[in-house]
Amino acid sequence: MNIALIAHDKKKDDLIRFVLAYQPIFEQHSLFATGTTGTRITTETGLPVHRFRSGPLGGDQEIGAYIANDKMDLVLFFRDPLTAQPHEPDVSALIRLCDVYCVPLATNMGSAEVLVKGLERGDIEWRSIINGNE
Ligand SMILES: O=C(CO)COP(=O)(O)O
Repeated sequence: MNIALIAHDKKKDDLIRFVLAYQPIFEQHSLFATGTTGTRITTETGLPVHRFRSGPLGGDQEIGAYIANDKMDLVLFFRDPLTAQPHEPDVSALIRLCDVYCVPLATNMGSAEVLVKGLERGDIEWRSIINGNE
């Protein structure tokens, strides 16, 4: 499965801890991330990550393009709801595309935990039928 990992600045520490906690699961999948998030994941967990541009510089939109082309199977986006983002329209567009294409999306650690456990159990295997991936 192709998994997008994204975190706003104040949530990046949480995302790193989350990826470390579930590293054995993430190791079995292809990881994608916005620029700064991806750099931190690679540096602090050693996992390979395909990095897009930084979120404010178009990274959210690049991930949105993957979603629109059925190339993203799961999105874990640790949003910061208490800080205004200069690229808020991009954030909204990414979330909207997840809804358009029925891509499982978590916007906080609580829901991310449920999705990752579902991923491990095979609950998201139906995505393989859509995109032909294994
Ligand atoms: O801003 C972001 C998502 O909207 C995240 O971008 P970075 O990973 O480059 O900080």
